[in-house]
Amino acid sequence: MAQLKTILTHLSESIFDGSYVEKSQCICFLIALALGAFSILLSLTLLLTDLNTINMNREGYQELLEISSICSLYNLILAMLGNLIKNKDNRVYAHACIFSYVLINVLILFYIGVYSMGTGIALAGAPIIGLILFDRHLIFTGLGSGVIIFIGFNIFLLTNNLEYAPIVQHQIAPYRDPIWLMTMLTFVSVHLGLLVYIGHTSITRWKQREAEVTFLSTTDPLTLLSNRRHLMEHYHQEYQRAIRQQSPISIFLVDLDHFKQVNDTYGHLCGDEALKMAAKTLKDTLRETDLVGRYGGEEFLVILPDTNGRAAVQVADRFRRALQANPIHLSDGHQLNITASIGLNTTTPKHVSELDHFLASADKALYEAKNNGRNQVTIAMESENAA
Ligand SMILES: Nc1nc2c(ncn2[C@@H]2O[C@H](COP(=O)(O)OP(=O)(O)OP(=O)(O)O)[C@@H](O)[C@H]2O)c(=O)[nH]1
Repeated sequence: MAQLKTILTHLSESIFDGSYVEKSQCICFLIALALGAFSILLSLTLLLTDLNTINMNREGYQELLEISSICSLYNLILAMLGNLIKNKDNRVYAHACIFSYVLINVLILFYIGVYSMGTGIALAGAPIIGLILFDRHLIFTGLGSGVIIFIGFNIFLLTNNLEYAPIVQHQIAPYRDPIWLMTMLTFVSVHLGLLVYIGHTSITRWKQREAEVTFLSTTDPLTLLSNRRHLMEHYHQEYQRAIRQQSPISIFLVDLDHFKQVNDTYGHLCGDEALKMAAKTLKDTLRETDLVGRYGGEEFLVILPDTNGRAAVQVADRFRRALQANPIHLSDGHQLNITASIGLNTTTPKHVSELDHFLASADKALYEAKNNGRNQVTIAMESENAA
């Protein structure tokens, strides 16, 4: 059981992440399995069913059994041949496998006389699988060879050189024919299953990658807070929302004190630790609806939507005290005390054109906090009812 799981995991990984040769080997192996199962079902049918009662030709069945067994074996050998190929990006091998895939599908479906939905799925399946797993050249091989083989069979059929569906003695309604149903089930379900699985996995991976890309493009890698671009997008959105709702908005800019000294004394790695810890303290201080991001090197911007000046000062000062009260424990046993200066501004905005000025006033207040001795919250001159 565990071994089967390992094989399936290996197959599933190879079919997506393997080289061209590995992917082609997987397809050959799956076809070999499907045809092997089909051959077993055919043998059982020949053993257990009286074909005369369902108007089927015994010789035709035996021929089909031979063809499907040979094709299964051929695919197994083709899959194993892949192991001998040194250049795992060998396209010739991949083209040969796709061609075999189409040829075998069309051949068997033609033989059985289900030259309809099943053939359609086989023909469509090859290029779709090619599209997802390989590149457009292989899709052309799949599609092109499918169409050429299809036309070839029809020419032989029209010139009476080939008998269509030799296993059928007298055509009966397909839905009443257990063999026809079994064949459809085997072929269609294998193709559909493969297509659904590949489609599902592709979409899942696509979503995961999109989430990763979004995360990478919006997050500061050191502190895991929003990066400046993402933060400014939020700032614009929240400012505009405040204009629409005529609600107050507060912001504060945080700058760690004497940070150059921290870097110079303890090294950059320790400086990074201090930044992470300040970011964590900020996050822990804020509500879910508040936004915080890294604005610059050792500067953070906090946006407090729907928050008046008085409440904003409380939040900013709570953070300042929490940072001061939590020293960083360095690996060499030292403790590092970090403080921050904060410039705060509050408004009930009227027009979006004031957005930059509002932020600049918070920056000015931060500058004052630094000049007045650091480790304090300074409120911008024009700030609304923050006292
Ligand atoms: N370790 C580390 N340091 C950084 C990072 N980004 C910026 N800095 C450092 O932060 C320091 C900021 O120094 P200054 O702007 O002179 O200000 P300060 O020393 O904090 O002094 P005041 O702000 O006036 O209290 C510089 O030494 C930068 O190299 C970072 O990602 N990691």
